[in-house]
Amino acid sequence: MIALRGLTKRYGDRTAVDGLSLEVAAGKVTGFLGPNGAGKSTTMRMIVGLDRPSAGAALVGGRRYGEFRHPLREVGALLEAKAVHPGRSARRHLLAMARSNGIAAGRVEEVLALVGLEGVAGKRAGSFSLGMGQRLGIAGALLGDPGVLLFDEPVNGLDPDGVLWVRRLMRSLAAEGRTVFVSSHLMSEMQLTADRLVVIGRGRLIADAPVAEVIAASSRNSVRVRSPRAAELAARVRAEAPRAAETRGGVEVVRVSAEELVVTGMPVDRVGWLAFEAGVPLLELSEEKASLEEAYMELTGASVEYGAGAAAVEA
Ligand SMILES: Nc1ncnc2c1ncn2[C@@H]1O[C@H](COP(=O)(O)OP(=O)(O)OP(=O)(O)O)[C@@H](O)[C@H]1O
Repeated sequence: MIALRGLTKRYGDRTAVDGLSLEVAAGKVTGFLGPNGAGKSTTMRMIVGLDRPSAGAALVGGRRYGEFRHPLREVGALLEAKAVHPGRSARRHLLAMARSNGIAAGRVEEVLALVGLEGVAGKRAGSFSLGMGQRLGIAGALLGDPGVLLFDEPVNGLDPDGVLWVRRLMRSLAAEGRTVFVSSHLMSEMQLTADRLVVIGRGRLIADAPVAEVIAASSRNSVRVRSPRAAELAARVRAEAPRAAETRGGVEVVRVSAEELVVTGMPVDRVGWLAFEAGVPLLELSEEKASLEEAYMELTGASVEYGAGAAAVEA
């Protein structure tokens, strides 16, 4: 388990990470999301001791990274811009890592096979493609068979086969009871891979919840209804709207065509019951869930720093 306690990082007068407190549980894939510059990489770097917190702490299994005698056996990490000597072969790079952490040399061959690099293990890492480099980084993270794994943009540069492979790997690592904390900008991929999400913006926590909950909270969820008496049903739904207390943004009914309505802000069950109570026949009643991408955009809209138009707002 990873625990962040008031974790803060300042660079001069800029606060990159601002009092983050949360726990990343074992046995789950937790997606780490946020706009560019939100502080994801800085947070991950502090967890693995590459950056010192200005305040607060990042703990792995209750301890700071610096306290571990063999850190690679506790926490494995694939971070962006990983330092691999370009003249070294993949095998030699991993052997050096293994030696410094008391890991048996035989484990190097195991992880090379696991990531599919056994055929090129003798080649200079500097000649690797972006995708091969990512695989080597993942091999390094897995080397010490750690219980906690951090991956910063792991599918970066991977082809569709590679993306699928990473998804399966994350899921299986979590199924083995490990803590898997993974950042990504690919929402559709996160929707498929993660159990929980931590969303940050400008260094602060915006959401920490199961993926399904993040999506359910989106005002973009809607209900499509087709009925020969659509106008009657629309009036009934509007009359009910003030009582639909479970919605944040209120209920909205849009008449798409003579027979068709789109209702937002009311659960599908409630729309079905209202139709039944009003004796209105239904030809179709379907729920259209927001995508994680839509839910994410809604959550982070106010904290996007480098988005189109953001500069104009700040100027
Ligand atoms: N070494 C540094 N010196 C000064 N500022 C830094 C440094 N590292 C990061 N920052 C700043 O801290 C903030 C957070 O950066 P960070 O790289 O952690 O964000 P991120 O969420 O990983 O972004 P991205 O999605 O673009 O990778 C940014 O404003 C960045 O400019």
